[in-house]
Amino acid sequence: MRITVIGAGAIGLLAAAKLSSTHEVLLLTRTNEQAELISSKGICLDEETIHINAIPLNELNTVQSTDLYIICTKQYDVKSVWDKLVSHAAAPVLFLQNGMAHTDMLLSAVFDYPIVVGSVEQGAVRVDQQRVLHTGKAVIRLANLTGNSAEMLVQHLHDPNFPFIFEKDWHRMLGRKMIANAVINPLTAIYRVKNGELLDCPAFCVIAQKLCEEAAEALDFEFAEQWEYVRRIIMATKDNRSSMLKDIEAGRQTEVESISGYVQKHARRAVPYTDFVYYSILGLTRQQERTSL
Ligand SMILES: NC(=O)C1=CN([C@@H]2O[C@H](COP(=O)(O)OP(=O)(O)OC[C@H]3O[C@@H](n4cnc5c(N)ncnc54)[C@H](OP(=O)(O)O)[C@@H]3O)[C@@H](O)[C@H]2O)C=CC1
Ligand SMILES: CC(C)(CO)C(=O)C(=O)O
Repeated sequence: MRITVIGAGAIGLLAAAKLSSTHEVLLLTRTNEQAELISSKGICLDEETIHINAIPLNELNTVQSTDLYIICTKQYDVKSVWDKLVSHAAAPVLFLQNGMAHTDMLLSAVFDYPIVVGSVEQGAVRVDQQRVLHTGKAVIRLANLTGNSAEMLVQHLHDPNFPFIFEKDWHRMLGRKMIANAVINPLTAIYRVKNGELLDCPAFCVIAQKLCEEAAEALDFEFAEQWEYVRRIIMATKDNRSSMLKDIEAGRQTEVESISGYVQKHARRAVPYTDFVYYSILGLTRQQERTSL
């Protein structure tokens, strides 16, 4: 397949490098500098160098034809990329974000190509503009948001070294991961602890359960089953510092809007614990921005 990957961060570099072993991949970056660097030096994935063509997104009009677009930006950059892509795309578009705010945006828009959403269980860390570490080897799950392309895409993209799995229900697939993020990410960022501490400390665990209860109810998930899933994720990632904790510490914007913000938006009752963590993360982001001035 001819695949256009948009966003050359951790997941974009990983996906472009892995998929290029069997597909023709073009990588669209935010800046000219990164595109030039990748086109001349390639992507360094762990110890391996992979040659990839890259151009900046503002040259999207020069992309002749592609069989699939994959959007690998953070949630808060999806809209600006989508605004550029929406009138240009003539092929399925796959979104690989945590959180669910993009689904509301996409379901209210009008266009005539299929939208596929993905849940990334792989782990990757970008070292610099062209180097990435594959830190967690797992799978990417795909489901149809609109249209019917996901199953066919899984068949084309799946590789034992970079596996894809088809899921029938996009809301279940994204929802269960998002609920885990709605519990783990803000709490670890506020308390400044590793994921495992949320189960090790009984007091933190009480708050984690309250957040899980609110999010599960907002999304119509069964609490006990969802809490078991959240516990499994916490145990499997007990030594991790969550992405939100890292973002807060680095003074970067977080994805709280598309995680806790999505729970708030879809709740049919008051969600006081979610409100508390949502506003706490916004406050911490602002505080961090001010101290880094
Ligand atoms: N990393 C991981 O292990 C995992 C990540 N995810 C999810 O995957 C998504 C991507 O995460 P991740 O790769 O870590 O994030 P990164 O911040 O590493 O990468 C995002 C990339 O998007 C680029 N970008 C932003 N705006 C544009 C634009 N207008 N045009 C082109 N490129 C743009 C950024 O460019 P620039 O650097 O120039 O600003 C950056 O390279 C997130 O939703 C995250 O939650 C899910 C599971 C695991
Ligand atoms: C699963 C978890 C919580 C792992 O740290 C994650 O997805 C994140 O940090 O964003």
